[in-house]
Amino acid sequence: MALGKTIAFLGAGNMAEALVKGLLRAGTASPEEIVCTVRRPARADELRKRYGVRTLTDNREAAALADVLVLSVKPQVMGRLLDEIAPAVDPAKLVISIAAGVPIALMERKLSRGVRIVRTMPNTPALVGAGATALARGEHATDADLEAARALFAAVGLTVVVEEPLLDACTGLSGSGPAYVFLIIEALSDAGVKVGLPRYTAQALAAQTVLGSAQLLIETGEHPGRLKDQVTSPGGTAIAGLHTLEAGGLRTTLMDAVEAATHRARELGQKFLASED
Ligand SMILES: NC(=O)C1=CN([C@@H]2O[C@H](COP(=O)(O)OP(=O)(O)OC[C@H]3O[C@@H](n4cnc5c(N)ncnc54)[C@H](O)[C@@H]3O)[C@@H](O)[C@H]2O)C=CC1
Ligand SMILES: O=C(O)[C@@H]1CCC=N1
Repeated sequence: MALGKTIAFLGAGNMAEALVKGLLRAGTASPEEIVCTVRRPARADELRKRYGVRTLTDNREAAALADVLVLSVKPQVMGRLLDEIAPAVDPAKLVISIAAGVPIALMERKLSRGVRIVRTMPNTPALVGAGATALARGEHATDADLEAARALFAAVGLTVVVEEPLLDACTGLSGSGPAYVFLIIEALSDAGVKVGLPRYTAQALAAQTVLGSAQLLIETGEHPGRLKDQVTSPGGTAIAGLHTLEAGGLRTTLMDAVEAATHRARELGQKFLASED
C-alpha cells in the first residue's frame, strides 16, 4: 500500500468493508496489509473469503500489530473499544476514526498521551471508488498524518479537510447522503413503474440520470440552477415536474433531513460523553 504499513479496521462492519474493498480495488493496500476485527466467526470467514484479509477477534492484538488503526465500530461501542485498545496504542501509531459524532478530545482522553488522531466521515460509495470523505486532525496529528489519512481515503474517492466542528455537518450531508439518494432513486423507479415502465428499465434510467447529472455538474463546474434551466423549456415537461416538486417542498425537506442527521450526529457524541461520566 502507498503508506507501506499495516492497517487494522477495528469493528469490520458495512463502512469498514466498503473501505477495505475500495482500497484493495484501487491497489492501495494488499490483503496481507489489512487486518479486520470481528465479533462473530461467520463474519471472519466472510471477510477472509471475500478479500483474503487477516481477521482477529481481539482488538488489542490487532491494535498492537498495526501501524494505522481505523476505529470502525458504532459510536455507542466506541468507549468500550478505546478502553480495550488503550494499552496497545502509543504515539507511534496513527489512529483514524470513522465514527459519527465522537469528538477527538474524548478519544484523546481515553488513549495514551500525545496520541495522533485523524477523525473522518467517509461514505459507502467508497466501495466503488466514488466515496466522499471529510477529514479533521486532532491536536497531536501532524501534517504528514493528515496527508497519510487523506491518501488512504483519496484511493476510494473525493477528500476534503475541514475543522472538526464541521464534521457533524458532513455526517448529515455526505456521510448519510447515500441513504437519501438511494431513497430518491427508488422513488424515481417506482414513479417510472407508475407511468408504465418495466421495473428494471425504470431503475436503470433513474440511477443513470442521478449519476449523469452529478457527473455533468462536476465536470462542467456549472451552477446547478443553470444546468436545471437547460433542461427546462418554456411551457415544457420539466417545469411541470419541477412545479410539483416545489409544491411538495422538496428543497425544505432535503434541508430538514440534513439538519436532522447533523443534530443526530451531535447527539451520538453527547451520548458517548454521558456514558463516560
Ligand atoms: N454505514 C455508513 O454509511 C457509515 C458509517 N460510518 C460510521 O462507521 C461506523 C460503523 O458503522 P457501520 O459500518 O454502518 O456499522 P456496522 O454495525 O455495520 O459495523 C460495526 C461492526 O463492528 C462490530 N463490532 C461491534 N462491537 C465490536 C467490538 N467490541 N469489537 C470488534 N467489532 C465490534 C460489529 O459486529 C459490526 O460488524 C459507525 O461509527 C458509523 O458512524 C461513517 C460513515 C458512513
Ligand atoms: O447512520 C449512521 O449512523 C451512519 C453514520 C453516517 C452514515 N451512516
